[in-house]
Amino acid sequence: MRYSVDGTWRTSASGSTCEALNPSKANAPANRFQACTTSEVDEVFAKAREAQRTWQRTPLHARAALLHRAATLMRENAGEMAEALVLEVAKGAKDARVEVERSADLIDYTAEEGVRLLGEGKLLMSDSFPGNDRTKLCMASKVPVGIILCIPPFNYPVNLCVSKIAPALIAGNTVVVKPPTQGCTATLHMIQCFLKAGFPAGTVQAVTGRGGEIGDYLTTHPEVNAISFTGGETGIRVAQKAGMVALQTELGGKDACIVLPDADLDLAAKSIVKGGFSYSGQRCTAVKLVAVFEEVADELLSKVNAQIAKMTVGQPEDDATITAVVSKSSADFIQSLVVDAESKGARLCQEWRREDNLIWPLLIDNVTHDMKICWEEPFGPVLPVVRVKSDAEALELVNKSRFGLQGCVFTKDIDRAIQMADAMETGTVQINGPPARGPDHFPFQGVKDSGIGSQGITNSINVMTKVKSTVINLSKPSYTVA
Ligand SMILES: NC(=O)C1=CN([C@@H]2O[C@H](COP(=O)(O)OP(=O)(O)OC[C@H]3O[C@@H](n4cnc5c(N)ncnc54)[C@H](OP(=O)(O)O)[C@@H]3O)[C@@H](O)[C@H]2O)C=CC1
Ligand SMILES: O=C(O)[C@H](O)COP(=O)(O)O
Repeated sequence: MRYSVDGTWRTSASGSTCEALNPSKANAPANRFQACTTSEVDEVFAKAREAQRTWQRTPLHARAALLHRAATLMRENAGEMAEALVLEVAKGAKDARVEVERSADLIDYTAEEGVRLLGEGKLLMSDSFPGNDRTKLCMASKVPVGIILCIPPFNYPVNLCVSKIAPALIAGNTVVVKPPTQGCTATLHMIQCFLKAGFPAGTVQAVTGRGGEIGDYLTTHPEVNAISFTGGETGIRVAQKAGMVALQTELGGKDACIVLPDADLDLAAKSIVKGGFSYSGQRCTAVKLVAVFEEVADELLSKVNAQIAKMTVGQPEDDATITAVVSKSSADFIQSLVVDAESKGARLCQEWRREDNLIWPLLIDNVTHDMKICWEEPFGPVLPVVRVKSDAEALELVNKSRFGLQGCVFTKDIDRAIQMADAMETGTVQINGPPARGPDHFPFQGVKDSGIGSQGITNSINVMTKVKSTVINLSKPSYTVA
């Protein structure tokens, strides 16, 4: 497939390509993409800069109209994007379609939010600050930051791309997208919807190539004004190298589910299963640790195990609950965590089973702090359980993690829930529900190694703008009168 520059699709002069594999067909070749050269990257940024000068002068309502048109085209072309998600990231067929439809909704909402949020500024008067009379009127407005480099991960290559580019575009920025290699085809189909919608040449472009090869060149490029990145450890290195640009990073998580003795165990079990095993655990917001009070642990685990027994394991085309994880290296890593835990005394509630990248769902009981799986995110369908005796012990487990994305607590005692939520060092706490980023307009953020800045539609628009003040200096004080 070709890369997108200046409103057209082009083959790279490099003569090289990179390849996405099919995770659910023993990593057989799936699709090939251009390995863009550094001079092609330079050209893309030059076009983005040129386009941005005009785009920022395009009326806000016109920018919004184009976004709505792109959303409509996304819905009309959902099939091809969904098929590509099934092929390259083994997402279940129904979930793949939901990802595209959710993305179209996100674009529409962003257009609506943008016209309100960016259509207003703030007027400040100088006489509210000591020593001043009313001789200065400050008009503060939101202006675009310029060119936003958008780097989404494999697991939501469409949704986590539009969640970056729609806020960027409504705010008058241009975007350069670096799609993930696995999931690249769906991202490029999505870009095509924006081009077909009529976004001017240079406003939306995509350069392709392995992140390990062109990533550093992109993230340290002098034309970049902001980076919106979602992914894993790579994001920490991106932040270290990026320099004086605005940063929005959403990285890994180790979301814990704390189950207190008075919890509704049916609800907790259902949420653990949904939170831990949807998309085979490959969500940043997946439940990645259960901390359950000793006295209800057996009952909770038997409910969870009963649901695991009913899960289907197989092909994404058949909408199996559990499908292959994204790569062989990911499956190997998951296996290494299980082996380490078992060798240190953890109890596997199901038999360990793996075929290529396909790993059968597994609950691991009696996990202790010396096991890697207690701290690492498997990003797969294996879920560790730690039995705890007190709120303090559960909180220690959550707060010792280097991650701080989300967490959840199950209890009928709202006072205790709030005490726990306030004490958890995470960007979001869910009370009586599994961790989740959506609905997409909710603020979404991590602390510690889980990220910098906040997402969610409104917050992303704010990250992708800067404040401009224009001050009118009067020759004599003037006061508004009734
Ligand atoms: N907090 C959140 O919202 C989310 C977090 N995640 C986290 O992401 C991880 C899994 O996603 P995964 O895609 O494997 O994450 P990676 O960090 O490996 O990759 C994310 C993106 O970065 C690109 N990339 C790779 N190297 C570089 C580089 N040097 N410079 C710039 N970009 C680069 C990748 O391209 P390429 O594919 O070509 O290597 C991909 O597009 C998990 O740890 C998960 O927790 C995932 C989703 C959401
Ligand atoms: O990248 C992820 O893993 C997503 O942010 C998860 O989104 P969701 O919690 O809404 O499924």
